[in-house]
Amino acid sequence: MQDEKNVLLILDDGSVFQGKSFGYEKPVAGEVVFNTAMMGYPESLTDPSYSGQIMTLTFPLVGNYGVPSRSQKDGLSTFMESEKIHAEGIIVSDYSWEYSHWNAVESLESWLKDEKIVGIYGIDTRELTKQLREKGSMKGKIVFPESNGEVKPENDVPFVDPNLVNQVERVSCKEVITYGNGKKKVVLVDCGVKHNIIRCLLKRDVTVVRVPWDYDFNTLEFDGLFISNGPGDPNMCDVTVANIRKAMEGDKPIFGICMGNQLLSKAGGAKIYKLKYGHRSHNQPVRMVGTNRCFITSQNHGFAVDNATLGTDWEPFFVNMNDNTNEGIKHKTKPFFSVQFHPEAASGPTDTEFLFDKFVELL
Ligand SMILES: NC(=O)CC[C@H](N)C(=O)O
Repeated sequence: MQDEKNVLLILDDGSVFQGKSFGYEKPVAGEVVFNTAMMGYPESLTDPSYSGQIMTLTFPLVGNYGVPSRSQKDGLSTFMESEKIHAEGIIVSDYSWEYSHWNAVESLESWLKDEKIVGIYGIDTRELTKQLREKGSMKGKIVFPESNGEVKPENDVPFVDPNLVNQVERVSCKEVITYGNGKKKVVLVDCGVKHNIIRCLLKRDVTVVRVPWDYDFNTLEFDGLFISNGPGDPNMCDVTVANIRKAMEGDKPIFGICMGNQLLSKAGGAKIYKLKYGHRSHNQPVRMVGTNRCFITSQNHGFAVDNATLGTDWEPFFVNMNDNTNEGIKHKTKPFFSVQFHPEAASGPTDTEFLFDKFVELL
């Protein structure tokens, strides 16, 4: 708190925001996105789907409940969504230098510094979010100026578009990992899986075999296939799509979440497009198609499935009630389905966790 440095957040369109640093001090670039959830910064920062992105939190006061332990048990984080922070940086309006929570073991500041992740505060996040909503998610960078405002080359970085890099390859596991010893075996294709997805499956008496994103899982014996969430552009994952397409020749149940929805849709012939500024929050309303049942869901995605391009064997499963975009698909005759939102929550509402029951019942 004593010697926090001045920072500049510069967007690709030339806008500049001035703030202060409270995390690690290094220049960083990425896609600037906003999340309107009121809490959940430990889970969001460790969600691998934020790889390549600088996360703006619209809730104005951040850090007041600290950060839980980074401990792990049986290969899974106890409280986090992966082993480390994946977001490139975090932007907040007001940082709370004090924290208090039964589960907190350190401050957000000390965690960011330890993991060498940039955190900035004092930014008008309301104005920043307005700009991102009007112009769309944008490339941006956080740089450290001298007292005269000049930025030395060593404190600057070029803009980068993380969607041009295979982010899934960066975050996926590198070898096969098995969890639990439940009755049924699920192969989980790890495009950047959140640990709560694995916890939700293990809770239902399933053995989870987690495989890398490009692993030829059709060579394995399994009862069901799960395709995880993950960062970046789904069009980078053609290998995974080809493997899913092969699995679709059979009848074993398939369930996908977020990136999993996009990859299953692609395997079924649909097209994916980029949303203007995405859905990142805890209160996205979705309707189950063919019913009046609505659910409040946790979401974090920038791309979406184009409903108009769904193959004839497929139909929309859920739609977003704010903008009518696709929130899931299901096969008309086979036990294949996926959702764009996060039924595993962590953080966010658990209203749609029943989808894990549905999948495990089908196994
Ligand atoms: N959470 C996710 O799986 C996100 C999927 C994809 N990277 C998107 O932004 O749309």
